[in-house]
Amino acid sequence: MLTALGWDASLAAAYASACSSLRGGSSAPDGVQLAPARVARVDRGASEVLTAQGPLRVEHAAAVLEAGRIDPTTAPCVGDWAVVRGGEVPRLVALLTRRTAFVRLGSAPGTSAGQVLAANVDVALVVEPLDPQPHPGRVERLLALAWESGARPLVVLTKADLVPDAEALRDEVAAAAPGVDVVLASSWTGKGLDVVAAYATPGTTLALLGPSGAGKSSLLNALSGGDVARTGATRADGKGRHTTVSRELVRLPGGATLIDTPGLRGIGVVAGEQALEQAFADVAALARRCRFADCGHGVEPGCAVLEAVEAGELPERRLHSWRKLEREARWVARRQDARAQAQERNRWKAVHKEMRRSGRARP
Ligand SMILES: Nc1nc2c(ncn2[C@@H]2O[C@H](COP(=O)(O)OP(=O)(O)OP(=O)(O)O)[C@@H](O)[C@H]2O)c(=O)[nH]1
Ligand SMILES: [Zn+2]
Repeated sequence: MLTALGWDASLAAAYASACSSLRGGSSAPDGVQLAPARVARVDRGASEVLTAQGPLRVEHAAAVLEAGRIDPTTAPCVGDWAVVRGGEVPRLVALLTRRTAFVRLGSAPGTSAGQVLAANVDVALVVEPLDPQPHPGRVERLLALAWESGARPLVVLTKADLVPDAEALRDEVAAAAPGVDVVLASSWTGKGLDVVAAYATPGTTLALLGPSGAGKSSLLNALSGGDVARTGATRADGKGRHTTVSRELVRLPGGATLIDTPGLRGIGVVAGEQALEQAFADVAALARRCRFADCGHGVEPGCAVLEAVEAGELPERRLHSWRKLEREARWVARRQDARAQAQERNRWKAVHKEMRRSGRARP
């Protein structure tokens, strides 16, 4: 059961070391039962997790809550692997290090450090509808986010049954997705679902990204054979009642796991420079051939990027899209710098205050 959720030897090792440090502390003395679990859904201060024994509702331990208050990115999120402690009220006592993460940054300067929307995603399904028409710019943005998270992207063009020129549209989108498979799919006819299923190997975690109406729910249903187990866990308060919750992490029949969480659906995360290098690998390769290393691809002579646009090899739209995302990335980097500096200042303020305090206290 845990293996189907993606459990493997390296997670087992991380789990073992987390357990020994918990036992070293007071969180779980010998004899108290600890178990690994995967977070399927988070409610304020509690989670529904999947354990080897099945679903379980757990409260977040005080230390987990406190860490989340100081740094929201450490708060449990769907997809996390966790250590849970048994007992009358089962608790989530620690998280294992994330392999990948979709992080939403604080939306305004001075706000908190952000929030993790989904963790440990291996494959990001960028879902874009062919009807009314696909937007390459939107696909580019989501691809950048996927690369940023550490997951491998796959573009799924849905509603292929509705358009006569699906192949041509696919080529257009593929030009915006270097190094990424772009598959024509229909949840109605089943077209392309085999390609998606080939990515959904046992133990793999997939996630759905894409705008409202793109066909994400339909795709999820088609992949799961319309048989998504969304029944909830037995309540931890002992009432034994089955609550029906909409679980955001579901198991697919082939042995993969799929994350579909509202936060990811309408994602407004900004990608960093490195992710943009991947999402715009073709533009980056051209830019390396410009005559000047610091070419702004505007008015400089010998600009390989502009030459490619003029030759019709690079869509101008794609150059604009790249510029826009680059500007955003720089803006975020500056803001993070400012935030880091502010934190450093606060840290020193605290140190000085402490020095003054202990100075006064001295006889
Ligand atoms: N013809 C056709 N219609 C589809 C297909 N997939 C989805 N639809 C329709 O497109 C509409 C939106 O599909 P959903 O699966 O609800 O889209 P979603 O991405 O989950 O949308 P949100 O829940 O708003 O994020 C629905 O009316 C579906 O019936 C498809 O492959 N072919
Ligand atoms: Zn240039």
